[in-house]
Amino acid sequence: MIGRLNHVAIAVPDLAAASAQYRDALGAKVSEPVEEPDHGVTVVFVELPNTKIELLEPLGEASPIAKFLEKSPAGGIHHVCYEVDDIGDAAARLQAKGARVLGDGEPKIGAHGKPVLFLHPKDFNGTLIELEQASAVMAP
Ligand SMILES: CC[C@@H](C(=O)O)C(=O)SCCNC(=O)CCNC(=O)[C@H](O)C(C)(C)COP(=O)(O)OP(=O)(O)OC[C@H]1O[C@@H](n2cnc3c(N)ncnc32)[C@H](O)[C@@H]1OP(=O)(O)O
Ligand SMILES: [Co+2]
Repeated sequence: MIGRLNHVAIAVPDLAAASAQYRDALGAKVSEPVEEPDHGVTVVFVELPNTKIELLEPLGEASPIAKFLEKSPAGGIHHVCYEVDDIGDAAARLQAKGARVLGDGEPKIGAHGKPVLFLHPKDFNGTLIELEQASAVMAP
């Protein structure tokens, strides 16, 4: 069901410093920061030849990455994002197998303008999984 690895996300305490490090020390192509208030994060994408790294900084008081950074103040790998063809079908199949879809269970529009949802890390080997639909258009 899952397809390409879309991105690996790293939560960071200082997005400007992390962006500069990826650009200047690692020589990567780094985007400008974008605020995502619906997701409680500010995001920078690092483009690699085969995938992307998503650098995340908390935005607002209810950021879903705040507790993570309290536990790991230096930052750390926060989630992996896999592409799926049909996010509604993927969610239904996973829920039927007992996996917890986070939030209200409905996809939100993610950083690439496509539907995304998250699966509880306790159901997937301690790893938070984001699913992103490969196409921006939701199935009826
Ligand atoms: C920019 C948009 C989008 C994109 O398009 O790419 C994004 O990527 S947005 C990214 C941020 N959004 C999210 O993370 C949404 C989903 N996350 C959540 O709903 C919550 O963060 C959570 C995963 C349910 C965690 O809840 P929280 O209240 O923050 O923490 P807890 O301490 O209660 O966590 C419970 C339990 O799970 C462990 N945990 C938490 N986060 C992670 C993680 N990222 N990876 C692995 N494990 C995680 C946490 O340690 C707790 O375990 P115990 O201590 O053993 O109970
Ligand atoms: Co993400």
